[in-house]
Amino acid sequence: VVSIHRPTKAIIDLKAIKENVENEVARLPKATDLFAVVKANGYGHGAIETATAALEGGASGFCVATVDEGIELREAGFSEPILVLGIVSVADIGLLSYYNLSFPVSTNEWLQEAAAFLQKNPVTNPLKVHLKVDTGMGRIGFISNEELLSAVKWLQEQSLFTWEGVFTHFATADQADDTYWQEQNQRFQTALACLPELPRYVHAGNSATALWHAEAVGNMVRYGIAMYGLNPSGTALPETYPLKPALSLVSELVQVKLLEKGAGIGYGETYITPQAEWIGTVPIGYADGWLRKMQGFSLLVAGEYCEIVGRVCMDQLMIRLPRSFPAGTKVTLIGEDNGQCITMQKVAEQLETIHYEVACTLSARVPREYKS
Ligand SMILES: Cc1ncc(COP(=O)(O)O)c(CNc2conc2O)c1O
Repeated sequence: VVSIHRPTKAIIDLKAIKENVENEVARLPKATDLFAVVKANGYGHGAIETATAALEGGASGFCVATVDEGIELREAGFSEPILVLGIVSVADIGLLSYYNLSFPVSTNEWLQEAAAFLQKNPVTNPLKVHLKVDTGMGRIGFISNEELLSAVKWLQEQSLFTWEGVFTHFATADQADDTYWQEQNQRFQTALACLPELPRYVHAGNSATALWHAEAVGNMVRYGIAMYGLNPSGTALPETYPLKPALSLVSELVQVKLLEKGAGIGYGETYITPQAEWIGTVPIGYADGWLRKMQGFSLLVAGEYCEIVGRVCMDQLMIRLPRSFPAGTKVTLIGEDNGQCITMQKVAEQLETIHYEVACTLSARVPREYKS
């Protein structure tokens, strides 16, 4: 259940998303499309709202991870091209046709299985295939160019299939050392050179590729993390233009008290006040995706950093305050407050992870409030 009767909420700035897309569209080589990657509920930002803002910014299609995420967009009324990025079960290809969802194919076996399935389960709308080439991500994709070529030749003879795309995915586009990126890019170009023709979409890029490898081949970029205003490399590579972070996370103090020296805070009494201290309680915890490892991280109250003291609970946490504040005072967990800023990157560093994971693991209990 989304808990709206609680001051904790994520605020999504849709104008930032729109502008991040506009800025990228403006710098893309001409005739290169931008598909907004809105999988995982728009990296936790809200798929439908993000997709709407991305369209306004000039996106011409969407990428999702699963058939269901594609269906969600269609049922919300989006008619633009939608590419499912994950392998789809042959048993579900009726859905791909019905909802007009493009999808990846990475083996000839899948195509043969699909042909057999279609014998008994004919579809009306053509099945739009993007052939995936594994150039070094080691996840999904054709490994040999021979296999890729035989898939192309087979598709060219089919009436129920449209060969709509060929693509690959880079594993190190967000790193300063581009050695492996160059190897993958070369493999992709070699694969393309083997093909008798090219389909409507040739695409290789995620945000990092679009930002730092403009030389990548293709006529479409799959733009995810940078659309949300987050630097794909974390802090490893400079942003080529200012990315506007879209998500902030706020709450309020629900109780403030002065505790004497020696008072235990939180489960396991892992914090004992070394002196009399003002302690505030904030209604957010690990069930909201604000994980226990955030103990020791500081939140912003009236522009001052206040350390999370004691263990983060399932639904609440406690912070040390510099002085008394009234209950209801705003607490900023991610975002700007009185000239200070807590970035999602900082949260990721505390968790020894990446900001993608922080964004995606904000739980459904946290309401998303949209401003444009
Ligand atoms: C095939 C594919 N294309 C594009 C993107 C967008 O990447 P970006 O958000 O860096 O622009 C992803 C993101 N996939 C993942 C991001 O983190 N883990 C992943 O599997 C992807 O898997």
